Amino acid sequence: MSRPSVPSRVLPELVSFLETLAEPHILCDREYRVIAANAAYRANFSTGRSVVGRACYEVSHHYSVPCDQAGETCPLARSLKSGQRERVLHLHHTPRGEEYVNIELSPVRDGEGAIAWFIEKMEPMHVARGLSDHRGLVGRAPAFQSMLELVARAAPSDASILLQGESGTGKELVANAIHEASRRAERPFVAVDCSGLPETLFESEVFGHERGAFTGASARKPGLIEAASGGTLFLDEVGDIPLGMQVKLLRLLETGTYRRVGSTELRKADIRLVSATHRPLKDMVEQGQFRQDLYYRINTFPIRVPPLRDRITDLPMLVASLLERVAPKRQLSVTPAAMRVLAQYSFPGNVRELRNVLERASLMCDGESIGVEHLAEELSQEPLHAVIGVGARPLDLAGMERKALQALVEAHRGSRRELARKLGVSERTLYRKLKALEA
Ligand SMILES: Nc1ncnc2c1ncn2[C@@H]1O[C@H](COP(=O)(O)OP(=O)(O)OP(=O)(O)O)[C@@H](O)[C@H]1O
Repeated sequence: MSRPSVPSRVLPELVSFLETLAEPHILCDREYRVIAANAAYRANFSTGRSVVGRACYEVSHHYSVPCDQAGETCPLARSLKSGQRERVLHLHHTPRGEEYVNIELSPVRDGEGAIAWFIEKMEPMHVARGLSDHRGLVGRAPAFQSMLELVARAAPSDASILLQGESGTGKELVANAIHEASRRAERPFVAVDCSGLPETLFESEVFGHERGAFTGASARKPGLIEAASGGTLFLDEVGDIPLGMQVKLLRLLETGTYRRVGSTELRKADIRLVSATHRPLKDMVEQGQFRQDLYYRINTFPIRVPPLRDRITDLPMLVASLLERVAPKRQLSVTPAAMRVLAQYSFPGNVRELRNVLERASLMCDGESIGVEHLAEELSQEPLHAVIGVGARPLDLAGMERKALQALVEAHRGSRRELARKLGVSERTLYRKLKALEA
């Protein structure tokens, strides 16, 4: 393929300019070939073998074709089409394993105005991992990656973010990741649980109060806005904020100022707001339960946090990561059969429920291998093939039934009657089958 004509003297200057930059940068041509990599890139991403002359998709992804042909977004292809700078979040192979990397790709034009080269800036996103890790957000399913891309885009700005997602999906962890990836990362992250806080308490907690402002206010107390100064204020369950308080919050967001309870002094707030809710805020606005003006203020940048069932391919990685968190001193793992049971379960309580299930299983399990028998009974109300295992060594029909029944009985914690109902057989039939098991 022919390369557009570029004045040859541009290139060495461009390369030596990149060399001076503190962030990892590479220079590519239109055919995805790496022309140069700066010192910061070599220090962060080099695996020993030079990347110059190799294709970017081969270096970063170990692909044999460009990313867009491998089902991913390719910033280079996007930039060629749009003619402007493009940003994407990719999972890259690095000397530390696969890492999320923020890529900013800028086209460089030749004397005739045609795109000739691309400068790629790469910034590792440390708040999330595509591998099992004992802390932070883990995941690599498409739904998770799309969410993370929005996090990477919005985090550096001061825009108010609204996280919407079911309970236990990790909204607080995402809020924390936004803070960590922002320029406020060195300052505090302060979380407020707005559910169940009566109006007066909410006001004095968030805005602070003067001594004697109300009965029991024996000392002056700074509010959480002050505690979060320079950092991020996270309002969890924002849909639960009483209507009276919503006005005060709106005023704070509109003017950037507030007053402590019992004080006339106007104070300046320096916070970035991240809110979260599992409630349908838009419907609440229509029903008059949430102020529309406040809704627009807190929802400058909405991010949906996906439920676990929409990212079930992340299950093995989440299991490994959560086991490290719930039992750091043990080397726990889950048997393939138990993993199948988990994968069939719908997890209405999402990652938090998975964590609880694993914590309980770790207590039930004396060894290092968590089996079906260590899982709570409700998880086993699943199709029998999940318990028996598809592709397992051939069994006769009676043998399969025996095995499935055995697993269910061991995992079941309720009455025989409930178990019979679950299996769709009469209590007498179940009794007969259990007798046969004992035989
Ligand atoms: N992607 C993830 N990787 C690792 N752990 C996760 C992930 N998502 C959630 N968790 C874990 O799941 C639990 C619940 O997360 P979190 O409290 O952030 O959920 P939430 O959506 O804020 O819940 P709620 O709506 O009930 O407040 C935590 O223990 C958290 O560490």
